[in-house]
Amino acid sequence: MAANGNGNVAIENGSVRNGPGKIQTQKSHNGICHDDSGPTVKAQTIDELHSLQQKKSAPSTPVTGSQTPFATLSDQERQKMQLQSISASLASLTRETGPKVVKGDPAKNPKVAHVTHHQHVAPTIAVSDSSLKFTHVLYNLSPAELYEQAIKYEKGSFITSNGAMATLSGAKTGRSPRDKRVVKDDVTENELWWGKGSPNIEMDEQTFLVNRERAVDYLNSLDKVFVNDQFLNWDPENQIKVRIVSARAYHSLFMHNMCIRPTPEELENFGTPDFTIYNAGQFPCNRFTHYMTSSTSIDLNLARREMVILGTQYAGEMKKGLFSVMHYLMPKRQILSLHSGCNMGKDGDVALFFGLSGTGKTTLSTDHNRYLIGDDEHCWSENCVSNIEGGCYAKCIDLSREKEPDIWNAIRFGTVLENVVFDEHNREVDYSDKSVTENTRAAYPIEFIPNAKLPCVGPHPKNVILLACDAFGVLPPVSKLSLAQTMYHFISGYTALVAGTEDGIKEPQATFSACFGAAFIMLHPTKYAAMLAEKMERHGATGWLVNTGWSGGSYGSGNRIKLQYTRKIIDAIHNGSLLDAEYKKSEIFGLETPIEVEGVPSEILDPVNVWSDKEAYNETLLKLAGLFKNNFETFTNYRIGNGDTLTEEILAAGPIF
Ligand SMILES: Nc1ncnc2c1ncn2[C@@H]1O[C@H](COP(=O)(O)OP(=O)(O)O)[C@@H](O)[C@H]1O
Ligand SMILES: C=C(OP(=O)(O)O)C(=O)O
Ligand SMILES: [Ca+2]
Ligand SMILES: [Mn+2]
Repeated sequence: MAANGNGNVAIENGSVRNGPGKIQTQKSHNGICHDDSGPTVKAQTIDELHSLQQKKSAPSTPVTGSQTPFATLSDQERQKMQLQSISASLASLTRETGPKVVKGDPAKNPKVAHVTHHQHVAPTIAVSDSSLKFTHVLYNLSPAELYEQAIKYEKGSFITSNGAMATLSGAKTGRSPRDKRVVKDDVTENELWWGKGSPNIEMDEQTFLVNRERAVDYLNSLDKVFVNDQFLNWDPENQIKVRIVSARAYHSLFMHNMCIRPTPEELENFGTPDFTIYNAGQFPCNRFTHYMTSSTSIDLNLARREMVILGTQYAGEMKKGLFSVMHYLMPKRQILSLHSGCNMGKDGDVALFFGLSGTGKTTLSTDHNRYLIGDDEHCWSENCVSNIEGGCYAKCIDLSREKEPDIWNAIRFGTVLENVVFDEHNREVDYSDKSVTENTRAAYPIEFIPNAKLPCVGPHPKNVILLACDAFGVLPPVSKLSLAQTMYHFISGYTALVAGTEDGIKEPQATFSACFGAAFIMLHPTKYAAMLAEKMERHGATGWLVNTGWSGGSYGSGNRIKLQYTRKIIDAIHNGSLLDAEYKKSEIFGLETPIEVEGVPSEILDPVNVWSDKEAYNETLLKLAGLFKNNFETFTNYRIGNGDTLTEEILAAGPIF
């Protein structure tokens, strides 16, 4: 007998437990002890036993009458083409052939030399060490497999008490917009927005190829790489196939959650991707390379339809990098790409929530009384709105079960929890802990939200809500906007950046970001604005400006508007009651503000009421108005839409003082 660590005694041999506290000892007739009280396994050895544990995944779907070129292939041919496609993705551009790729974990397939698809090719003489080795590909692994990979091989990966996978993103805990570069060639030179205010910092094709080679060589030097083949955009007519090659299980699980997950049948017929990301993560760029100003480089090549990530493991770069690509590809098809959340009421009324990071897109679109279409990236086409992604990326700082129950409950098995702090023993997460970063995040598939709208598409929006987190505390909690005002504020894209999401921002700071997403747009802001104006007008959508920021003073003296009140304001927009409310016009900004909103103290609706120092309020209001005016100077030479009328109205829709 031996103590089992709980102070209890376990019986090792010759006896069985039979209900609590009742121990029977049996002796067989020949004196040898047998435990034959239960059925036994059908295995002679441990290896045999282990081989019973895992069964083959369901066989591939039988070929139906579908018209895809892959449908007529045998399973073997299809597998071969899939490996060839991955090998081509991973090919160096300076060597003749791609790497020898083999599917599966190298720890489980030690004798790979006999299973490569190169076996029919006449033997060649290896010209480099890299052509002697295999690149093991972990292809579209399941969350459970990715958990195992992360926990076995990636330091800093843990299962938290809610079942989520906690991980660290390394030195970078936010995006690095100053390290994002776009290849300027004959086409993009004319098509894209360059220069002041533009997020597109130029690089040349040659430098891109240098960085691409660096990433590919790094990835091929690893024991194994993760490859995700997935989709973007729930609108079936405008879906984009993406391939993400990465070094970490964390990155693979993140993209599994954030992109649209293919069915087994869709995966079999995937073919070649429309766009590929090479994420070399921690492996830096070389600062002796032309254009490189730090160890981090995020490089976009639209002609090659490729992106290279060097020197950052922050997973948000991949998600937002693909968003930039959509901001280029979709407008070419007359589809508007939107940095917005989106949800739908029981009656089919759709609302968009525009806003920069930290303004409340995720929080407010995740509404228990409405269907969630998506929290961050959408397309608005001739026919519908559609989510670009298959998951949500919520901030976790100070997350509470009571205030945000749906997000809280979405943090479970399968969810990636980035940079959170948890108890070393019971693994309970402390969402208030900022020891690693303020920008703690949870990435989960959209179906983890119980009232997600699947597929994530909806009819034309009825309300367009512009969220601004005003750190000055002078914008009203809600205003109803004219079309021209909506465009003015859309182009301005004002907010206060909340600490942490972008590198180097330690406290809220006033910022203007055109289209509420200047870091991601590829064309001039007025192109997107013109499309939005045209769509809003045609479908009779109403614009609103909602301040989710400070009230009763600026950051430091006032307080952030209670989420509870913002939710009531949003409810009143959705249910139509705010459209018919009584309004008054605010000074300077000329914003129509309601006198009353159900469930919200009326005094806060006009910010001046809750500032104790009225003079300070007036000064701050004028200061902010000045910042708006300065910012808009760069747009005064552009025309929006076809005639001049809208342009003139927009120019008159800003603050007057
Ligand atoms: N009045 C408010 N409205 C919206 N969010 C608020 C409010 N007060 C505090 N918050 C917090 O601000 C953060 C908003 O972030 P999030 O919804 O992730 O923004 P986004 O998705 O636009 O980046 C959340 O952590 C939320 O809990
Ligand atoms: C992932 C991001 O988006 P958001 O903060 O808007 O959720 C980001 O800006 O890095
Ligand atoms: Ca929160
Ligand atoms: Mn968000």
